[in-house]
Parts: sequence; C-alpha cells; structure tokens
Amino acid sequence: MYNIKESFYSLQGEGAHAGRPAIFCRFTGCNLWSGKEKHRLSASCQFCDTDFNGVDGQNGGRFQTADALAEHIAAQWPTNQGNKYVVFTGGEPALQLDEALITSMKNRGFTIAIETNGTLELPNGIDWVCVSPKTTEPLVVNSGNELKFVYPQINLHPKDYEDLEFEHFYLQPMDLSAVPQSNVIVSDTQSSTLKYCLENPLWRLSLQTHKMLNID
Ligand SMILES: C[S@@+](CC[C@H](N)C(=O)[O-])C[C@H]1O[C@@H](n2cnc3c(N)ncnc32)[C@H](O)[C@@H]1O
Ligand SMILES: Nc1nc2[nH]cc(C(=O)O)c2c(=O)[nH]1
Ligand code: SF4
Ligand SMILES: [Mg+2]
Repeated sequence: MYNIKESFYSLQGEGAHAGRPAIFCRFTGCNLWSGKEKHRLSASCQFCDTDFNGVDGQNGGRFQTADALAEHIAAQWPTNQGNKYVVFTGGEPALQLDEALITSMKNRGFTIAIETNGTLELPNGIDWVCVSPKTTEPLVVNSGNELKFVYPQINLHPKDYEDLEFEHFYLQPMDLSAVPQSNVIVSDTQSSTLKYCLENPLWRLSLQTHKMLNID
C-alpha cells in the first residue's frame, strides 16, 4: 500500500529542471521528522517547509497497488501530451517508492525523478536523482544527478559534498518564512547563499520559483 499526502501538476520550481512541467507525488511521512511542530526542534531535520502527514491533500489517498497509484498520477497529465515527468517527493519518498511503482510509471511513458534526503537506499530505475542532505551522517545515496544543499545549515557544510559524484551542485536559500520556530542564526539566507555561490563557483543558485509564482 502507498500513502500519498497530495499529488498535483505544476512546474518543477527548483534545481536543474526548474520550469519543467511535472506531476508531483508527495508521499506521506519522513524518517527525519515526525511532521509535528512540537517535535521540530528535536528532529534531525528542523527546517522543513512541507506538510507531509496524512492523506488528506489534493489528489491524496491510499493506494493498494502500484498500478492503481500510477493510474491516478498518469490521469493528471494533459491528454495527448508527451514529455511525461513525475517527481516523487514527500516527506521522504524513499520510504515508499519501489520498483513496482517505477515500472508502472514507465509503462505509462513517464520519466521518473526523486527528491530525497539521501539517507535511505533507492530502488533501481529512477531517471533523475536529487539528493538534499540534512544530517551529518554519511549519505547512503552519495551519487546522482543533482545535489541540492539548503543553505545555511548549522552543522553541515557544502564543502563536505564537493567531491561526491553528482553532475550539478546547487545551493538553495533556506526559506525561514516556512519555519514557525527556528534555530538558525542567519536571517538573510538569500544574501548568504548568493555570496557563497560567488565565492565558490562550483555551486549554482537554486531559487524556489514556485513560491514566487504562488503555484503549488
Ligand atoms: C520537503 S523536501 C522532500 C524530499 C526529501 N525529504 C528531501 O528532504 O529532499 C523537498 C525539497 O525541499 C527542500 N526544503 C525543505 N524545506 C526547505 C526550506 N525551508 N527552504 C528551502 N528548501 C527546503 C528540501 O531540501 C528538498 O530539496
Ligand atoms: N513546484 C514545486 N516544485 C518543487 N520542487 C520540489 C518540491 C518538493 O516539495 O519536493 C516542489 C514543490 O512542492 N513544488
Ligand atoms: S525537508 Fe525532507 S527530510 Fe527534512 S523533514 Fe522535510 S521531508 Fe523530511
Ligand atoms: Mg516543496
């Protein structure tokens, strides 16, 4: 069974594929935070901008089989249009995404992307892997297509990821407006991110463009 918080058709807002039409499938639950505000400051990941609990969002629900969920996702793609692209996110999608679902999506013509915190093994067959580190534990997923570091983080430094095997390195300013209680000292995360990119040109800036556009 798969638990889905929400799914929707929008533009990828972040990273190397920013601007690309995609269906987002947001799995319920995460291994680094309960999703409850009372646990935020004791969680391994404390700056999450996302509500990922329950199955009550738009086009959310419980799906008994991979084909049932794949059909639900595929039905949201515009009729008779190609370039089909699905982004599995969450919560932590690696808790639920499996080869059966990947096969079901491929059978429906989709290219498959994932947004993951990199702490859990991934199933085979994902076409685009975006890892966004959150903890000082070594990454389980230490290669992929893009590494997207939310900046700044108190105990985590971009330098420690530079030698990993990724095609693209992005720094994304931490959105503190999405975080009710915060430990972060820096308030202007956009300026500090911009400065870091200019001083360390391996890193490119990723802005959360969907938030500027007021879309999902
Ligand atoms: C909500 S997470 C879900 C996927 C996965 N659990 C992860 O952390 O990568 C989706 C993306 O949003 C980023 N993100 C979460 N909270 C953020 C914030 N407050 N500001 C900027 N990016 C944030 C994450 O780093 C990740 O790249
Ligand atoms: N438009 C849009 N782009 C996104 N890229 C990553 C997202 C996520 O929450 O994983 C996200 C999201 O929630 N919306
Ligand atoms: S950003 Fe990702 S890893 Fe962190 S709590 Fe949110 S869903 Fe979990
Ligand atoms: Mg998001």
